[in-house]
Amino acid sequence: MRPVGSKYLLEEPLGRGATGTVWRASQREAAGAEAAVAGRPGETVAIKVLKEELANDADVVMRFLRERSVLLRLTHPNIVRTRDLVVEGDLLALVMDLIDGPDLHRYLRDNGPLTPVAAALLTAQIADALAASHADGVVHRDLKPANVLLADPDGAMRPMLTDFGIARLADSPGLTRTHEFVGTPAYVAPESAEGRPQTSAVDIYGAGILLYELVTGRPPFAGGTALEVLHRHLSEEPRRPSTVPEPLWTVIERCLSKDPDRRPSAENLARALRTVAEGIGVHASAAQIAAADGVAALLAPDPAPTAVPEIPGAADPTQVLPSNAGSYDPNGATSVLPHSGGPGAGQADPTAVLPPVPPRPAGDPRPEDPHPWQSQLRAARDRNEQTQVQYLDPSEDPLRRRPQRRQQQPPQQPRDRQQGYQQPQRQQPQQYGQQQRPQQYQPQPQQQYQPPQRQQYQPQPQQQAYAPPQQPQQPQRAPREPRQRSANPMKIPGLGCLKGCLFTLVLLFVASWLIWELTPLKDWIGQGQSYWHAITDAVTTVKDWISDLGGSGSGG
Ligand SMILES: Nc1ncnc2c1ncn2[C@@H]1O[C@H](COP(=O)(O)OP(=O)(O)OP(=O)(O)O)[C@@H](O)[C@H]1O
Repeated sequence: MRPVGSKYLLEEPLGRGATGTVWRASQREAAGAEAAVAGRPGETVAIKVLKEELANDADVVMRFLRERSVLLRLTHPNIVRTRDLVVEGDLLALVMDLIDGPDLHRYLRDNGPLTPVAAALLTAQIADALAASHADGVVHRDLKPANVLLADPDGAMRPMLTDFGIARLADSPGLTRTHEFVGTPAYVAPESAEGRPQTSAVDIYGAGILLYELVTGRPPFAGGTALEVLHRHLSEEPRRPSTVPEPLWTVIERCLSKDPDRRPSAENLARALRTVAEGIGVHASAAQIAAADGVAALLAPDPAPTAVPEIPGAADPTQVLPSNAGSYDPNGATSVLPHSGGPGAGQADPTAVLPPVPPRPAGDPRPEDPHPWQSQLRAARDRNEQTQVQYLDPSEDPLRRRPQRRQQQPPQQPRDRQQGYQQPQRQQPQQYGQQQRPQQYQPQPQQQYQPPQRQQYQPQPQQQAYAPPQQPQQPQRAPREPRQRSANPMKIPGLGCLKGCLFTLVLLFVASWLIWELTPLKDWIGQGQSYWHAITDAVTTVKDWISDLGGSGSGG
């Protein structure tokens, strides 16, 4: 059993999702005033321990603390209550009420689709929860059956919406820049899929998909790769299954409208669904049937939908390639999509999974702008550009450059965290001065995609950043000339040996010619003398010549 903070003890894992692991846990002692629910020692709770990469991201930690009050004050009979938030070292955890029941995804898998009436009533309760959270300025953004837990307090199944704010926490620029984007393709609204501004209408779209799935057993846009599913959200109209009554279909269709402004508010959705449930039941009166038939009139849109605050640099699903692109499971957990700009080692080729460019909805980005899908395709192509062989100046050769040691900076604690109610026990591995973060992050708008410059080596900005600013600059050593090993740049095997042989032959030829011309060899050969005879003759001649010289000297 592992302690979480000083107040909780993890007992056993209940399940694992894309953003963390949920544990059954027990309360050791009552929580402090900062918790929404103090709790009693021995009480059982559920604790979602967020993934390490979320907990290690300074943006996530800061948002976690900033939105603490919003998450803790969200209370509704159909929302799983968040009791406490724990920040301890590099651990982030949400303490929730333990719901003793399956989630809706598992329930559907085990029991099959619901009747239209049951589906309408269950979704009406979810719409109630959404209406409450939207009124509080909170948009869920990851509505799906797996995030609806089914409490069964008195035999009546009560849906409880969970994971509020988690999608937003995970939507961190720091995280998405280097790693992943969190979202669920089968439930993503078209405006989210296109990277357009989002409002609370994305939750209504999610509710429409969920309602469709409750009555049919599967979401309307599923199958194929994750990108194909996103494409279908943008371009395809759902078709009415024969089992869905007309008034219920009217509601589903309006929720799944591509235009967020046509979707009803959560409050109107709840009212409309209850009207439909009454009108399509077997005991419905004529008035109830008539009301259900006129349900379209109840589906007025929200005049002031809650806006999802834009996070600069947060991942855009059209700019990402799903890690599971080749084997997308519509019923799986929240898909984690790696960012296209990040290290793409080991990823599938996106050009292999991209569907054709979908028709552009009227009034959307200007026609001259490249469509997000096209930008993605181009980025993928640029990534696959051929390697070019070229001369590299030795001073720019990263392999020759001397390594620069990164200067250790004294560890800093973020202000938010220091002010938090749980003092960190361990130091964060990351450095995240609050002043530096916004400057370090460079959002990359998709429309201004710059193909990578491959012709010139760009000095790595990271290495510049590592240079300690205060220390005197070491004199830069002049770049060494590349060593000339040979005048001939071509390296022909055996060329050296061949040159040696040729040189020896020339020497031999010259020496033979000199001997032939400067010695009486040719006379001797002409007279037919033997070699030794000729030598003896020559020696005798020389001796006679010397004695002649000596004689004439003494005589004279
Ligand atoms: N408050 C809770 N009480 C009891 N069980 C819970 C609670 N919250 C979550 N669970 C269970 O824990 C499991 C994991 O939940 P989690 O929310 O992490 O996963 P998910 O919603 O399936 O995935 P994702 O992170 O993709 O949304 C689920 O099976 C869910 O039923």
